[in-house]
This record gives sequence, structure tokens and C-alpha cells, in this order.
Amino acid sequence: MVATITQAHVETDAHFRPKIGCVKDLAESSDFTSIPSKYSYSTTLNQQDVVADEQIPIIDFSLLNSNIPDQRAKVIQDLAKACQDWGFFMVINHGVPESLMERMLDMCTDFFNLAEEEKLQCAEVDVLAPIRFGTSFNPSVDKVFFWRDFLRVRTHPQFHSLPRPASFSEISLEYSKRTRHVARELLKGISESLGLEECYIDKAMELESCYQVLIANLYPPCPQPEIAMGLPPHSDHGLLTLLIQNQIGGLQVNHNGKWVNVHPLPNTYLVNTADHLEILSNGKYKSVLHRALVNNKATRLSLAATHGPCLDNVVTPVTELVDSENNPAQYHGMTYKEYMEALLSNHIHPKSLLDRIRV
Ligand SMILES: O=C(O)CCC(=O)C(=O)O
Ligand SMILES: [Fe+2]
Repeated sequence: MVATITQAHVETDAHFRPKIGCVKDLAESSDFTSIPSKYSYSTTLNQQDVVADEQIPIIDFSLLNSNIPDQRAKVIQDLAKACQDWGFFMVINHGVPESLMERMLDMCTDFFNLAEEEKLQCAEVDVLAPIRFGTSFNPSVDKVFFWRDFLRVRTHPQFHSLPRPASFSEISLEYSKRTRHVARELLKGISESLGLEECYIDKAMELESCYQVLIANLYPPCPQPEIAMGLPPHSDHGLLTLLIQNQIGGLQVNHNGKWVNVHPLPNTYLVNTADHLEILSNGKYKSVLHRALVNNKATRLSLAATHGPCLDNVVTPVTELVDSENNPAQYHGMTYKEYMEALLSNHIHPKSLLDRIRV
């Protein structure tokens, strides 16, 4: 499918847009040593939680295309284990140039460094707007604010982009295409790992029109990181999220009830399984809870690319994985669009929507 390119509408009239109070400006304002109370997430964060350092599975993407059958079989097995035991893995040898990943992160930094008036032109209220700049998660309903500014840009099936920073369009078009390719190839391996045909998920979820969104998250240094939260525990909508980040840690993945620190490796995609993979696999591959902590030293930047089914696809457990006697369907069907609207207009909550559609 040929992607159509649209640009964010740049207003020429003086249309009123309220300030959104992004944390970048707050963090850069001088002389502040304590955070406003609306950012106070917890008084005991970190101390109560069990944090462990465990080795996160690594998937060698290049082996998915291996002509040696044993190598492909081995990586499919690795994928099955990573999806079932962790819902999170690092992908190496993915073929996307490191320079492209770095330039994409630089473009995101340049966006957050634009003047506030310019960023506010993307401060849409509609949660499904193709381009949306904001802070926290959903400030109109968030009871506690999160120490995070974000930019969401929809890149497939229609490609949207920003007129500035210069080169954002060109780099994000290339980055989104290359990342989508990696996601679709991983999903072919995952399809096989579930005992389905290689292209089963691709066809059933209509991934030629997959819904891909880039979400850039900026977490500026925070004077009280022990009581603030960048993003609280949540799972992602869609099938797979592919994340890259700068070299500042903060992401934690929930594994067997413990929070595991993710130590970012350069030139690697951090991949997590998301809600719609849980639904279609009838609960075999769970969407994984993760969260982002903040620190008081350096700005953390992450860029998540979410990959979901075609928006109108009604996602249900696949019939091949359901057996009315021993393994009945665990989730009701819902279109991906309805699911996302419900998720994004609400406040962030661990897996609340999945629980609502559970049979
Ligand atoms: O910043 C991170 O590492 C996590 C971002 C994230 O979970 C998300 O955008 O959904
Ligand atoms: Fe996430």
C-alpha cells in the first residue's frame, strides 16, 4: 500500500490553545527542589517493590531468515519461550541501520526542543488524533500527573508527519517502514510459535493496513524521582511494541511479580507483547506490564512504535487455539478502534480494559 503523506495543520490565525504545562518547561524553570503535589505518585515508591536484575531474553532476528532449518526452528522456539515466560525481549541483528535509529531519536529531541507555541499546535484533545503532543497520560482525567511529555504520530496505514523539525518527515517515514517490517517478520515467527501458519496473524489481523503509531516519551530530570512516576504500570494496546531509547535507564518490566530493570543496549529493539496478542492467542502470550521511572540527573528519551491490527478488525481468540471443552475463548471480540478509544480516553490502569472483555 502506498502511504499518503499529510502534514500537521499549521494555523495562521491566532487560535487559542491553552498551555498544557509540560514537564520539560517545569524541569527547566529555575530554583525548584520539590515537585508540585499533583505529581506526587507515591511516598514509598521503589522501597516497597521488589526489583531484580535478571537477564532478559535476546532474539537474533537474522536467524528468522536463515536457510538452515534448524536455526529458524531454534529462533521460533526462543520466541515462544520469550513470549510465554516474559512478554519482553531484546532484538539484535534486525537489519535497521543504527544511524537511522539515532537520527530518529535526534528528531524527537529536536521536536521537544521546539518553542512551546509550535508544539502546542499539535496539542489535540481527540485521543485518536493522528498527531498529538501532550503531557502525563490523559491530563483531562489523570488524578496524579506523570513526569512525562509525549508526542504521538500515526504512521500507518496513512503516514502523518510534522512540518518541523526539518527532516522529521523523511526520517520518520524511513524509520516507520523499517520498524514495521521488523514487527511483521517477528509476528510471522510468533505465528509459527503458536502452531499457526507463518502468515496467519498477518492475514487475520490485516497487517498490510496495520495501525502503527510512534510515541516519543520525554522524561526530564526530576528533583524528587523517588515520589514521581514517568509512566505507571500498564500494558500496551496492539500486537507488538518496538521501543528504542537513549542510554538512560528507567524502564522496568514486570516478571513473576518483580520489577526487572531494563539495561538498554545500543542498536537493539526492546519488544513487548501487547493486549491484542494476548486476545488472539487466547491468553497464551500475555501482554506484559511495564513502567518508566524517572531520575534526577539526565533526560530520558524513549520512542515506542506500537503495531496493531487494522483499525476495523474485530479481534477475537483465533479458532485454532480455542477448544470449547478444554480451552474455551477467554475474551469477547471488539474492534481495535473501539478498544483504543476506550483505552486512551480513560486514565491509565494496569490491564483494566482486558479485564472488561474477559469472558
Ligand atoms: O519510556 C519507556 O521506556 C516506556 C514507554 C511506554 O511504555 C509506552 O510508550 O507505552
Ligand atoms: Fe508502554
